[in-house]
Amino acid sequence: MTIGIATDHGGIELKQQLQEYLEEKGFTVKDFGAFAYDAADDFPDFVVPLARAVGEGKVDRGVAVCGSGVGASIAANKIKNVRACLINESYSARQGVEHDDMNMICLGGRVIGIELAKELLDNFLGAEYQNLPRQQRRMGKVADLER
Ligand SMILES: O=C(CO)[C@H](O)[C@H](O)[C@H](O)COP(=O)(O)O
Repeated sequence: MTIGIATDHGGIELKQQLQEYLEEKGFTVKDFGAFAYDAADDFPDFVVPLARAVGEGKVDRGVAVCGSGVGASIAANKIKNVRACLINESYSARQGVEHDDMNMICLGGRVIGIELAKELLDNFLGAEYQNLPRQQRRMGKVADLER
């Protein structure tokens, strides 16, 4: 599985740690930046290219970090085929994939620590969309909004 990862300056340290964690676990990680700390950078410049890659199927899932994770999720959800959510606890990290086909997780570099972030990624990446008829119906209604 190929995972895309991106951050602005609000999550540069967390992104670095998560990239190493994912590579240790055997994932291929594509880094969309930021590549160095710059307090004047802007999250859309990194999160949107990642979201486009997710939406176009160029990476399998996305991990976006910013200070709170809020800006990243707002920006990512503007992109077609992206279902991005700000996640701070494990139940939603898993259930968001199983029920809602979430394909991007957004994390707050100023909010959560590395151990919780790893646990959230384990749940997010270990989950599969269940694709049940009722879920297809609901996600079809969501997809209709993009037309
Ligand atoms: O957290 C964010 C929005 O939800 C942003 O991505 C930034 O990380 C944050 O706004 C940056 O704040 P700063 O005061 O400009 O460092």
